[in-house]
Amino acid sequence: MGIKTAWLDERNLRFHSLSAVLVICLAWLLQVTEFEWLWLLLCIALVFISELWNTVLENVVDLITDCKYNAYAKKAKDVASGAVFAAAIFAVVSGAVIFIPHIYTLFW
Ligand SMILES: Nc1ncnc2c1ncn2[C@@H]1O[C@H](COP(=O)(O)OP(=O)(O)OP(=O)(O)O)[C@@H](O)[C@H]1O
Repeated sequence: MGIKTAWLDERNLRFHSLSAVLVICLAWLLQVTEFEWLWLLLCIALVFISELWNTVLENVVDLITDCKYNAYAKKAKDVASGAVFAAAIFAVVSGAVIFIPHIYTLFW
């Protein structure tokens, strides 16, 4: 299956999957609301899907260029990894907005 292939080949995908597991554990421990669960799951899906599309693009570019230097290949790969980065930043900010108030009420 494609997801298994990407999981085995892509270190970043494994890192994001581990982060997703940690986020789910933290959400469960802090007993976030139903709406917050949906938002967190949306963020996880967004990062995961953008990482899969990044992998698709990397492989297609390598196929076309035969791994030889090409300025368009560089641009395409850089923009695709920029999309993953943007999704990850969105997820981190969303996580902070959701988790910080829960952690605050836990200690104060
Ligand atoms: N054919 C190419 N021509 C020019 N530059 C390239 C080419 N292939 C890769 N690059 C440059 O090298 C960088 C790393 O490319 P690579 O294919 O190794 O991705 P990666 O490090 O596996 O990315 P990720 O960590 O997201 O999986 C790209 O972002 C791009 O700037």
